[in-house]
Amino acid sequence: MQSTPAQAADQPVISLRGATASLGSRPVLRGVDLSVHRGEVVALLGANGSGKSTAVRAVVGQVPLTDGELSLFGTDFKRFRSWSRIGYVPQRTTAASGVPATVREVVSAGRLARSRFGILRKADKAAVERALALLGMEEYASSSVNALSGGQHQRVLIARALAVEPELLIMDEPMAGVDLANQEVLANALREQKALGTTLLLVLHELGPLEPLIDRAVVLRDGCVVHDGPPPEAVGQHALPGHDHVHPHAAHDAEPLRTGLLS
Ligand SMILES: Nc1ncnc2c1ncn2[C@@H]1O[C@H](COP(=O)(O)OP(=O)(O)OP(=O)(O)O)[C@@H](O)[C@H]1O
Repeated sequence: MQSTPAQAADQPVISLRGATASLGSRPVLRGVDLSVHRGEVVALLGANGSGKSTAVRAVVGQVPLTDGELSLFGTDFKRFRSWSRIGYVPQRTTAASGVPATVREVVSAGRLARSRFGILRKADKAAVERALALLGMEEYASSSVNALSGGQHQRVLIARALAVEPELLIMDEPMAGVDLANQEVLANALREQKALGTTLLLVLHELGPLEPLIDRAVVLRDGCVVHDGPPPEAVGQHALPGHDHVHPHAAHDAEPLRTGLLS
């Protein structure tokens, strides 16, 4: 049944119920429940291969569910069409396509999805400049994306998603390949998004500078949710629970640090 606009406003922005999905012949999601409510910042955590990327790819329709239910903004996935309400930054891709384009052009391309008739008006251009500034990319705005470092690419892709001014922003490991100083820049950008009421679903390996922003953590293990609640404590700068983690300076025979939930 279709919700009325008032009912839809009360419903989770993301509601995934009993979701199962396979990649090849491998079952990767095995009954995942994940709800994200309006204005929440949710971290999706788990060891390598636990199914985090697959879960967010299922949410944006890139991986079909074999069972279970998905609704977005209170609308069943099959009827959902309002993709401009959602920004998605996939894991480790590049902003370069081989086609010469400047940073500003790539960020503007994100905004086109929201503009009328593919024409960028004053408000669209302002959103592009704001996103560039938020990610500290103004000085690169006229540079070719083919000449950027990996971390700079990542910031361009995030700026492109922010330029859309989405109500829901989904990011798969946004901090990957971003140096510490720019992690702070990114954390500030996301803090601003949160203050504006944007709903955020972030796949993370460690909370790092994003820790103060996180309202709730959902932890996956082998395609199942094993924790849904406050972020596990004392995860600090280390990988989260269960992420086997050996320090480079640890003794040879040291046991990997296992902090419980995910191991
Ligand atoms: N194209 C594919 N075909 C078959 N199996 C795949 C494919 N892509 C991923 N997998 C497997 O699915 C499982 C879940 O992968 P996924 O990328 O969702 O995990 P993740 O939790 O995001 O891991 P990471 O932290 O390493 O990014 C892994 O075991 C992975 O090997």
